[in-house]
Amino acid sequence: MGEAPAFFVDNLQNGFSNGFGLKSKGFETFTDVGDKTFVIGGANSDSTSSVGIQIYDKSTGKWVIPTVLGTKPKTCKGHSAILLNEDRIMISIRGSTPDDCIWFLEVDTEYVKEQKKDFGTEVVAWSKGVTGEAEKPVVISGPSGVGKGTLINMLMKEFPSMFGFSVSHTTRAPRGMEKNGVHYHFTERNVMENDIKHGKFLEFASVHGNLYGTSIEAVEAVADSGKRCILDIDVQGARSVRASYLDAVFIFICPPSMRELEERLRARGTETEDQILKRLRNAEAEIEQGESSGIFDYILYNHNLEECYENLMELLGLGGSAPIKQKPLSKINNKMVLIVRRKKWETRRRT
Ligand SMILES: Nc1ncnc2c1ncn2[C@@H]1O[C@H](COP(=O)(O)OP(=O)(O)OP(=O)(O)O)[C@@H](O)[C@H]1O
Ligand SMILES: Nc1nc2c(ncn2[C@@H]2O[C@H](COP(=O)(O)O)[C@@H](O)[C@H]2O)c(=O)[nH]1
Repeated sequence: MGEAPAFFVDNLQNGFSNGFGLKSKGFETFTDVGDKTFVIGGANSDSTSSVGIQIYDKSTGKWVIPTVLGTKPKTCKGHSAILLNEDRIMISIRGSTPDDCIWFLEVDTEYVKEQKKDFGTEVVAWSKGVTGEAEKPVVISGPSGVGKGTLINMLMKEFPSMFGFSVSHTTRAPRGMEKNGVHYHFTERNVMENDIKHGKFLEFASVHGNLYGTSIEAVEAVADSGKRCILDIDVQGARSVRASYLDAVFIFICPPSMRELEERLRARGTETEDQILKRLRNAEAEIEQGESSGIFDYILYNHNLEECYENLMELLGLGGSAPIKQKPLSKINNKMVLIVRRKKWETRRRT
């Protein structure tokens, strides 16, 4: 935990002038982060309000209203604020229930810095604190056809009360058996682009010619159900989540060979020839990044499905045959990475 806020005010009376020339509405906290003071709060006369945010920039002497991302606490009758790691403010809401009392406002995290560039404004991002023994979300990436969906389905079937799937949005057309709201939220590009602009997505990427993204709501819906969230997203998405506030476990699924990947994609029979070729072309770069970008905590080789599933269960602390600690660890980009069943990678360049 970092230091306490430089200036803490709570229970201010309506109309109190706080030295910033700001007309206080009460119940505000003032937290200094570098040159900026983040003013959080502002209650109405009935002493409940949504939690507003204003930033006082000491270097310019100006007030800024930031773009606010994420879901914020609904009402607040008073709160305390503590600065953590110089980049996020922990908010404890007074009079709230135990599972709704801790929130985080990211003010200078990598995620917020990225968003500032995109929005061209000051940006802050809310996230709800998870209390208790809730386990980290699981991000699963890998090239199209490697078996991510198959492995996730096996996991969800065997442990239905433990895992919840983060239902992504996509602009691609549904496949035969796919249901809207279950496999994906199928959406129009302009609608999704507008939602992205309004900060509704934790991450998004253009994948194989379509737009895909994880909405903040999708992840929160799983967290609210008390389950461990599983995200099936591409490598670009995994990179964005790494840079976000979401503290997750990152697993990359690798195929045994390009030939096997191609066979799986063809056997699935869900894509046209052109789409298969596009997915295979993209797979080579994805595998390269999956193996060497340092994004992933674990790399699993899906040669034999049952074996890969067992290794996945082990990683997630669900038992299995051999303890994961006895498996070989390699160092990639200064991070220890568990590599299960590494084979010499066979690349087959396409002309
Ligand atoms: N170890 C394996 N051996 C043989 N076939 C497999 C194996 N794992 C998965 N498959 C098969 O490969 C095909 C592709 O698997 P799946 O749809 O799960 O891939 P995916 O990674 O989710 O692809 P996408 O990213 O396009 O959604 C499926 O038909 C599946 O049954
Ligand atoms: N960045 C994101 N990638 C996503 C998301 N949901 C799915 N995906 C990835 O897209 C490809 C193709 O999926 P398909 O269903 O069309 O075969 C695959 O690699 C998925 O992992 C998302 O929300 N964000």
